[in-house]
Amino acid sequence: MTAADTSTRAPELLRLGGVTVRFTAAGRPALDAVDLDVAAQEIVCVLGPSGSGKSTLLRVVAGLQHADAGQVLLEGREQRGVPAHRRGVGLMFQDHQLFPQRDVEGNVAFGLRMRGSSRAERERTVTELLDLVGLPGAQRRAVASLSGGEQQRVALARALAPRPRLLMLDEPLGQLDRGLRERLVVELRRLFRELGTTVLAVTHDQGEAFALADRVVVMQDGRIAQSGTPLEVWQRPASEFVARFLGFDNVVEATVRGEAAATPWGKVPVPDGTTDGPCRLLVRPAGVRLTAAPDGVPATVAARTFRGTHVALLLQPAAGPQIEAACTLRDAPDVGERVGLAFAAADVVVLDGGAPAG
Ligand SMILES: Nc1ncnc2c1ncn2[C@@H]1O[C@H](COP(=O)(O)OP(=O)(O)OP(=O)(O)O)[C@@H](O)[C@H]1O
Repeated sequence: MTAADTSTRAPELLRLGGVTVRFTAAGRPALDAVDLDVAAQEIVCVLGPSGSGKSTLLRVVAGLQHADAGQVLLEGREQRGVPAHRRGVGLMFQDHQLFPQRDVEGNVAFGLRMRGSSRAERERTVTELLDLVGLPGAQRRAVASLSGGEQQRVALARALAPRPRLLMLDEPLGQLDRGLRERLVVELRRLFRELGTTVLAVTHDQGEAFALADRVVVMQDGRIAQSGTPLEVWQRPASEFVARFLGFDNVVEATVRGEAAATPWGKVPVPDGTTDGPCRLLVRPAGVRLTAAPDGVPATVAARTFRGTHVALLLQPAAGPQIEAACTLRDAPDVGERVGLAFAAADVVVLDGGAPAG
């Protein structure tokens, strides 16, 4: 494909077409004919289990990994043969490796110095970026004196300093504790919006991806299993793999007939327009309602886990696998209590094997 072929389309900044990477002659490729577009100023998070090809994808775009087939286009230009340092992409890796012998300013200004920027320009950019990442006035601090979160911010400022057209982050908040990660991810999103940065980030933490991204791409064995907004992927996981990866375990065999499906748990209502026939069915925990014991599907509370905002219940119905439900702390029954279950069609998702009609 040439630059002209892509000029009629939306101004995607990055386009991958059929990108394949094989580390061994036999077995499945690490990346298997991956197609992916990232629009200018879009924040895309690639999510997937260990070994699904996330890092390899970043490395191919960065020019650190050769692709056996397919194309990488940046602003319409094929990147084959373009060395990493000429691609205009910024990289921030998991182990953000700051230079320990340089102070904060020395670290942040590194890329600018390499580019031959003037001292005044470097100082201005460093001041601006340290303000942006919430470390104003930290220029002279030694890297070793910074907390993990502060170091992460310095690494981010360093990656942003040369104003890359595409910023790639590999597990950007991987090393940090949960609270700090949740705070930083909100700040990062605001920062990228403010700067209009295009971002391709890789993480295995779905919470991080959903909070950061405009679009989430779920990888499975070197292929894209699903791509969509966080809400779309959350509400309509495309396959059992994606559903389970997101932590949804209420998945059963089902046969749809009309407005309900026959499942090992009994009849479960399905969304309007669902095609009749066999399928795998997901019931999101939010769609499992507790009723008084004589009504609904009889079940016993097997476990309850306090999750902060709600209580996660594990329920054992009379037949079929255990079911997860979510309820408020006030309403949560005790372990061993007998309850009834009802299912809400709005939280029922037909997975691969049957799709809603139309
Ligand atoms: N340099 C390499 N040589 C051989 N195999 C490799 C190499 N790099 C990656 N692989 C293999 O390619 C596949 C994809 O690896 P990759 O690191 O891209 O996955 P990942 O999704 O980033 O995993 P993680 O979340 O564990 O970092 C894995 O099976 C991995 O073992």
